This record gives sequence, C-alpha cells and structure tokens, in this order.
Amino acid sequence: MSADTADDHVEHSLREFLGRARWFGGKGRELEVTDVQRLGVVGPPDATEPRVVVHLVEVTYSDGDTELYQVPLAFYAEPQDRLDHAVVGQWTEDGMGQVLAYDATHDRAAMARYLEAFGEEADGELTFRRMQGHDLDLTAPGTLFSGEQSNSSIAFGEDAILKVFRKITPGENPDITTHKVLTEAGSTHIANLYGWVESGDLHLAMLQQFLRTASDGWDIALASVRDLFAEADLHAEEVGGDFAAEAARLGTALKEVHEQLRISFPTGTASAVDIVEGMKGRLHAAVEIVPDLQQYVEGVVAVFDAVDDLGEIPVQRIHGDLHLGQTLRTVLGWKLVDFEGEPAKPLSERLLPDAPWRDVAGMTRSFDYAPHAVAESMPEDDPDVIAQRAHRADEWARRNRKAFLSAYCGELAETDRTLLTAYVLDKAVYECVYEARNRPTWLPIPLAAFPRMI
Ligand SMILES: Nc1ncnc2c1ncn2[C@@H]1O[C@H](COP(=O)(O)OP(=O)(O)O)[C@@H](O)[C@H]1O
Ligand SMILES: O=P(O)(O)O[C@H]1O[C@H](CO)[C@@H](O[C@H]2O[C@H](CO)[C@@H](O)[C@H](O)[C@H]2O)[C@H](O)[C@H]1O
Repeated sequence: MSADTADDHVEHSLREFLGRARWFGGKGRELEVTDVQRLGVVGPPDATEPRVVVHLVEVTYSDGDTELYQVPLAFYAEPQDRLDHAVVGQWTEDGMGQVLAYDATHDRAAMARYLEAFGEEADGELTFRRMQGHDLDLTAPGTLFSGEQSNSSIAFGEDAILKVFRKITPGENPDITTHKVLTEAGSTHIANLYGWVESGDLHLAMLQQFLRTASDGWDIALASVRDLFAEADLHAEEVGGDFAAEAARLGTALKEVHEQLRISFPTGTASAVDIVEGMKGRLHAAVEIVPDLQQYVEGVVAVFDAVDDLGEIPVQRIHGDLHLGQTLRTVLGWKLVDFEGEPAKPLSERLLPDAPWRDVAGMTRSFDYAPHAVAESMPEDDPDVIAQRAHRADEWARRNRKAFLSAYCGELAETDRTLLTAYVLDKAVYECVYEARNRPTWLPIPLAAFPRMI
C-alpha cells in the first residue's frame, strides 16, 4: 500500500468507527475524516503490548463545519477476542508493522497504562497532572461505564473515575478547571479532582473521586413520582418517597457551590438588554428547528421583554447545564457533576461568566421533567386519569421547586422572579431543540411547559 492509500484506509476506518460510537455528536450528518494526528503514546514508548496511542481526529461536515474528536487506540499485533466489540480497524503502524486497532477505553490493559502514567506524572507528548493529597490506587482495574454519555468514563476499582473527553476544543475545559478550584477550596458538593491529562493547549481527560455508592438524583426523583402516582388519594407530602427534603438539600448545595465560584473566579455584570437579545436569538433559531414553538413566541417574547428594564445583572462562573441527572446523592450529601456546560454551546461561550439563575432554571425545569417523564411512560386513555395525573405532576413539581428555591435564596424578590422566569423559558427553548434532535418522543415534555408559564 502507498502512504496515501494507507492514510485513506485509517481515515476510512475511523469514519466508520465514529459513525457507530454512541458519544459521537455528528451522527446522521454527512462527513469526512480530514485529518488524523497522533498526539502521543500513553506510558513508556518501549512498553509491551498494548501500545496505546491517543489520536485526534478532525471531521469535516458537508456544510464545511469541522470538529475534533479524541480516539485513544490500543494496538495489538494479534486479534484480541475479548475486544471484538471495540475493533476500529487493521492497518500498518510505523515501527509495529501490521496492527489491529481497538478503542482503548474498552481495554483494561490499555486503561492500566493511563493509571500508571498518573503514578509517574509522565511529562512527554502527553502530560499527566496530579492534585496533591490523594493516594491514588495505581493497581485498580478499569471498567468502562455503559450509560448514554457524551464522553467515555472509566471507573478504577472503588477509587477513581477517568473521564476521557471525546469532542475536543482547544483551550481550557471548564469541567477540569472548575473542579480544580472547588477541590482546592474544599467544597463538599463535588467529587474531588485527582488529576487530568493534557497535550499542549488540549485538555484530554479528567481523573476524579469515584462516588461508587451514590444514587443519581434523576432516578431518585422518578422513584418519588412513581410513589405519588401509586397513591391515588395522597398528596406529595404524604407519600413515603416525598422528595422535598432532598430538593431543599440540593438548593443548599447549589447555593454553597455558587458562593465558592463567586470567590474563586472573576465576577461582573451583563446588561439585561444583551441577555434578552441572546434569549430572543435562541428562541428564533429554535423555531426553525421546532416549528411547534411558533405558537408561543409572542408570549415568550413578552416575558423576555420584562427583563429589559433590569439594568445590570450579576454574572459569575456557574455549572451551565444543571439538571437532576447531574446530581449524585451520597451518604455525605449531594454532589454536582459535569461542569462542562451545555454540550451544544461553543467553548468560548461556555467559559463566559453567566447569571447563576441559569443553574436555578435548569433544576426548575428538571422538577417539571421528572413527573411528566413518568406520566409519559404510563400510557392511559381515560381522560379523567390523564387530568388527575397532570394535576399531581404539577403538584410534585411545584412542591419541589419551592423547597429547592427557598433553600437556595429564601423569598424571591420580584426582579429575581422576572429574571428566573425568563431563564426557565430560555432553558425550555433549549430543551425543545435538544429533544427534537436526540429524543423526539420526549419533545412534548418541554413543549407542554410553555402554556403553563406564559
Ligand atoms: N465522580 C463520579 N462518581 C460516580 N459516578 C459519576 C461521577 N461523575 C459522573 N458520574 C456518573 O457518570 C455518568 C456520566 O457523567 P457525566 O459527567 O455527566 O458524563 P458526560 O459528560 O459524558 O455526560 C452519570 O451517570 C454520572 O452520574
Ligand atoms: O447530561 P448532558 O450534559 O448530556 O445534558 C443534556 O442531556 C440531558 C438529558 O440527558 C438534558 O436534560 C433534559 O432531560 C433531563 C431528563 O433526562 C431533565 O432532567 C432535564 O431537566 C432536561 O433539560 C440536558 O438538557 C442536555 O443538555
């Protein structure tokens, strides 16, 4: 094979692989792999098999957009039956001859290399950084998480979890930098940062405390709603699975995280007029994707316009995409995870200080989603039962929103209420686009929120 043909073959194999990968954000779009960089070897260059090489793959879509994806590959000379499900391709590698390439995140032997590299704080083409104060278990076996994720997470025994970022934007990754600051400040509401991997100005992976026994806030909320729906004659506060005390603890956790972020990152103000302009821009763009939103535009714009007179709004570093699925309940209280911000926003925007109300709005929307997601999963024809469930769903959402908000900030001032309502609508607009693109059967959940709010 000539060099060109060999490169074409690698690009073709990677394109097929990306198309199958659950974390790949460009599914369904026409694309080419236009560049493949080998960023570096994980572990000693002369290590025995597997040879683990981090690749950075540039994809170019038919509309000209480009994106970078990280693909760590484990190379073997012979087929590895245990990794049949993770094969990427077969080609010739410099110094190795013919190799089989596998997605390294599925390979325990390859992931052991990562852990060893943290032990040595290897400083080669790839830099492995460690935070002080944690005695990392360098022998723990790695297990890939199986959930629907936009990145790939590997748990190491009971100690640590490594999140390998897939879509890469050059520059700071706020998941790492926010966790670093909160860990150094001793925040009790996050999983501590243990380390990270970088290459030049690229942040490639984050190692943090594994909250092994924690329960996902979304799952706990759904169980609470199911308890309520199972008891036709009881109110939310009367059923065993009442969530309000947890909602209040979540409000306190968010308040304390926001306070710390205000101390540790730059703060400032943003003009209400600019905030409203951004919200209206997102609304009009969303209507193009979700035409059903058109009927609510006038009402939503009226709510946004009420923000125009609020002058300068305090802004700071925030979570950016907070919802119940980003909260974990441990025996020591609630932890917030995933400080990357909304996946669809460009990095430059995600790094800008923003109003903390955006996080409050995210949780508010989640309290609305949970009961409606449960109702959605219980097909029903009887209009009385449907109406009764809708009533109880609203009661659950109202109760938990109230508990969360009063723990977060006490009684809301009128101006804060105006601002929060606008942020909640802005989030619902975002959700309509998210659902239309990712889970069209759930689009009715955010859509149904509009008539209740405007
Ligand atoms: N430190 C942790 N310990 C245990 N589970 C975690 C930890 N961080 C995240 N998770 C869980 O891993 C899954 C994905 O985490 P997340 O950070 O949201 O990844 P992604 O950016 O890929 O969506 C979620 O189910 C989350 O609850
Ligand atoms: O967790 P991600 O950072 O990938 O966030 C995206 O996906 C979320 C869904 O997994 C989505 O959240 C929406 O659905 C949740 C229920 O599954 C609900 O609790 C949230 O309130 C709702 O926004 C999130 O918006 C999206 O960015």
